Amino acid sequence: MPSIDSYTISDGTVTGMLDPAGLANQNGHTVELHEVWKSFDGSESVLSGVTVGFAENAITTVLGPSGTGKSVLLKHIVGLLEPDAGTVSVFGQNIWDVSKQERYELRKRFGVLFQDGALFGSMNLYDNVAFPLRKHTDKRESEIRKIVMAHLKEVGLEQATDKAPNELSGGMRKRAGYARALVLRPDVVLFDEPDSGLDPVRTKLLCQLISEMHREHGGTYIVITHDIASAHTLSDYIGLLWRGKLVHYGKAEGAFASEDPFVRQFLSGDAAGPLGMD
Ligand SMILES: Nc1ncnc2c1ncn2[C@@H]1O[C@H](COP(=O)(O)OP(=O)(O)OP(=O)(O)O)[C@@H](O)[C@H]1O
Repeated sequence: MPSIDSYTISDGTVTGMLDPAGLANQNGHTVELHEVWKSFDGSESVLSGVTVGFAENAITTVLGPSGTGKSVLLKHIVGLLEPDAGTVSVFGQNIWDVSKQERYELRKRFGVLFQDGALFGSMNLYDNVAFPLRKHTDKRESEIRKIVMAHLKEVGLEQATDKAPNELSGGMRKRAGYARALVLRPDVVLFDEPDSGLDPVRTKLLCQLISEMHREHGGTYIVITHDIASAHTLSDYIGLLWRGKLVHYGKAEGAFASEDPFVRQFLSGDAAGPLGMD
């Protein structure tokens, strides 16, 4: 199969892609979605046939306007939502074709950074980051300590081990959530709007940290955001989700240089163009 760098769907026309399913089936990606459909309570579809194979060992940013289904997409990838139709495969397995226990085991290979870091309020920072190691491994406390402190150091929080989550700033909570997401050495890391609630400087610093740590640790990173500046800093690949469809997927340089009016409007944030309020 020829290599496919990117595709764009504008006005129902697909450009730059020979086989709409090809991108997902190209190399047997770690995370693949094929024709995923989802609606809630019989209302209009939130996801309308999303097909994508996320680039391996790269950071893909999925951008899209508010309410377009980005978080719903992420919840499908991590197995928190089941598609009405279509398949979600991770590590080559359809996650809804396996037992609950197997799905649980697959999930352990994911790290997820939720919007607020999703820290346990009753535990200090150290115990929050140690939690996945204590729950999912039989490592000794001395070994756990080494891993936790190494990760807290990487995110610049080694001095804050005793703090409770409510004593941390929003940026610190996100960095702590990121450290916790990495301690089990996940193959896939998912980020739900890592930039939400942060000022532009802290957003930039967090994005730089994510890029540096990705260079260090590798893995398939999928970042959900509507912040174009974050996408600029982070992305190797960009997906654009609009009206429940992934209307563009390709290398970041190509997306930012694209002449396609839809992609251009999206990435420049222009009010004028084919995208409307809906
Ligand atoms: N559990 C649910 N039940 C019913 N509707 C839902 C549910 N989850 C999401 N939706 C609906 O799906 C649509 C997409 O929501 P989603 O949170 O994925 O948007 P988003 O693109 O992540 O938006 P934002 O950028 O504002 O976070 C919204 O209309 C939302 O109300």
